[in-house]
Amino acid sequence: MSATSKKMGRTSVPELRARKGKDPIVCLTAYTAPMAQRLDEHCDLLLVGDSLGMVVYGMESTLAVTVDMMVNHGKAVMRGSKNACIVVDLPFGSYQESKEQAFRTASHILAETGCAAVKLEGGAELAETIEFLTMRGVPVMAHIGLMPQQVNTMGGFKSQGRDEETARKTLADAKAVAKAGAFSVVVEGTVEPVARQITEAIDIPTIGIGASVACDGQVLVTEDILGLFSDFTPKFVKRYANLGDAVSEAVGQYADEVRTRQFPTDEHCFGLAKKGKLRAV
Ligand SMILES: Nc1nc(=O)c2c([nH]1)NC[C@@H]1CN(c3ccc(C(=O)N[C@@H](CCC(=O)O)C(=O)O)cc3)CN21
Ligand SMILES: CC(C)C(=O)C(=O)O
Ligand SMILES: [Mg+2]
Repeated sequence: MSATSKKMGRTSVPELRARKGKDPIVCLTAYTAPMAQRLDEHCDLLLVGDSLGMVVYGMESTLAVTVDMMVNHGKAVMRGSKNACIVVDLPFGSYQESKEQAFRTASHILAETGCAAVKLEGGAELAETIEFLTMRGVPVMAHIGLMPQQVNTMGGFKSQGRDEETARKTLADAKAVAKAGAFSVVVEGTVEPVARQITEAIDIPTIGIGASVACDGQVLVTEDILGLFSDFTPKFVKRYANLGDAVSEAVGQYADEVRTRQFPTDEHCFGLAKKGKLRAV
């Protein structure tokens, strides 16, 4: 969008849907208000991902993330942003039991946070759920390929589409979620030929993470691109900054200055009240 025709209001679900085959959709994860405020200047879509369990809470997987956590971080991201479309992940165990359970969780998250849509992990096996939600006013972004909530059935975070079987399954999943009414689909950890084939085969935008440039958009975990999440450096992450090192350096300086009483100086202290200008205490 040009600087002279700045659009007001948030990017909507239909607007994202209409970006299929057009300019790439820019997406990053967001978990907090201050970060959302920065990302909002540049992103079409902010995803409140359940990856926050690992990135913010230090968990080993996303499985222990709760609906309350997603609601609280969803609210924070909504408060911090004003332009981007906000999508919130449904956490593990909050939607797989039945389409009714999925609707209950999704409508609660939409109502509490004001976000535009939810995302859920699953392909053909969740097509009925996706249709149920979509028909009832809950826009759904699907998530196929490497599904982190399947870590225990897959025996790890394993890339998909390298062999005939997973390639076929991932393509079938993409077709199933598109047919069921998903407005977009995250394709994670999927090799280029399969991601390309999927993007060509379905009429909704594909948003890739470790799924090549063939997708209609890209998403990454913000802390990964900023170099803030130091114990995760997989192949698909590109580091655009080294904020982790910047934090260490700044905090090290502060610690030195406190220990040597260089901080605080008068500049950082409240002065005495001036005559006739008594501060309230
Ligand atoms: N910080 C962070 N960034 C992420 O992208 C992310 C999370 N956390 N947590 C939730 C999921 C988990 N994700 C992951 C985690 C690990 C691999 C990984 O280790 N992949 C290996 C092997 C893949 C293979 O070839 O099978 C790799 O080398 O990329 C991939 C995606 C992506 N998501
Ligand atoms: C990385 C994206 C796609 C995600 O699902 C998450 O952050 O939880
Ligand atoms: Mg997720």
